[in-house]
Amino acid sequence: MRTVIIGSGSWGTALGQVLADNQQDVIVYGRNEAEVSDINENHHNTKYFKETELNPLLTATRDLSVVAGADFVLLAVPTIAIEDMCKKINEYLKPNTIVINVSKGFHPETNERMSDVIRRSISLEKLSSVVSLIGPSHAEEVVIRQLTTIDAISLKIEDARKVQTLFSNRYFRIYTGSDEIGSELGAALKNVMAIASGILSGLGYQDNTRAALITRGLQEMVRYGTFFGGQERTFMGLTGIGDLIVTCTSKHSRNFECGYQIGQENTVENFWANNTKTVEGVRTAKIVHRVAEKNHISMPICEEVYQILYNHKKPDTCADSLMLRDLKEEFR
Ligand SMILES: NC(=O)c1ccc[n+]([C@@H]2O[C@H](COP(=O)([O-])OP(=O)(O)OC[C@H]3O[C@@H](n4cnc5c(N)ncnc54)[C@H](O)[C@@H]3O)[C@@H](O)[C@H]2O)c1
Ligand SMILES: O=P(O)(O)OC[C@H](O)CO
Repeated sequence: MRTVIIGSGSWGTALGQVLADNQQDVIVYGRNEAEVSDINENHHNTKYFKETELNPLLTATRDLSVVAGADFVLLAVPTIAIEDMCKKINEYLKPNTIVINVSKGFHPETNERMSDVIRRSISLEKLSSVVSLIGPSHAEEVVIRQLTTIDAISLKIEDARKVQTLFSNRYFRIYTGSDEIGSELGAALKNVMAIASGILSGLGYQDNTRAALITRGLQEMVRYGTFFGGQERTFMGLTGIGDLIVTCTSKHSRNFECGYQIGQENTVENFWANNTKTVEGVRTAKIVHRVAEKNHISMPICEEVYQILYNHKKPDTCADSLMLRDLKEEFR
């Protein structure tokens, strides 16, 4: 069974190494010459992992036609690039390919979840199903083989099981599920909460505040996710509370880091001027604001993050906005 990973960034490389460790037939496609040659020639991906030695069985290419003949194609590019990438690979795919999504967020214009974007952009006969491989997992830790558990979620459960078998090993354990809506919404929304968590740390708030943020953030995720048909219990699992904890508390999280900078500087200006990293929660905050407003879903923490990012609200005024709002709203 052959797997092609699209994207030679941090997550594509780390997941490629999991498969190389499993002695699977795997290759990474990257558009970036430096990342591709670093993997092939030095067994490093220095830009993301500094000196970490990669499994020498992992190779990379800049030739997209490598997708031809793959049984599994894993898309490890940011959410904004998913539709375009699906359209590009479509001509090469063989019938019944399992496409694995690892991106956490929404289509920037249509607000669709990633599985819906992929199904819309790839020809029906070429797609067996979409499997979302998501959960609490920083690439920086997977690449050094820290024990990690994540979910393989698909509407076609036998495909989720195939992905589970492909990736599972002694340091990477995969659970399966079929609640695509709940899982993908949890994984997307936790990025906004991680920005909020970074902001509060940057402002100097400590553990009580983070516990409040994680707990109340989870309530918002459940409210939003169940409104769109996700199951409440999914949010108690790896793609909900699991991913929320790891992203709201980790120095590896780019969403947390983004928030931390904004909190410390008490302004969003420098972040907008200088950021070059993949910080999915920034776009997600905008989409959640748009969708929640339209559907009257109460999302107070997400709304503060949106106001800071897009309306230049001062971060140090947000605590009062949240803590002093009408208590009658708090029924649980
Ligand atoms: N890094 C992690 O720990 C991690 C863990 C779980 C999920 N994810 C998710 O994986 C997705 C990818 O993130 P990442 O962390 O690998 O990002 P990254 O910034 O480390 O790498 C992204 C890669 O995609 C490539 N890319 C960007 N735009 C592209 C385009 N338009 N066409 C082709 N290639 C393009 C870049 O060159 C780079 O190689 C995100 O949605 C992220 O939320 C990341
Ligand atoms: O670095 P972040 O904030 O994109 O988080 C990476 C993963 O989603 C953590 O599970």
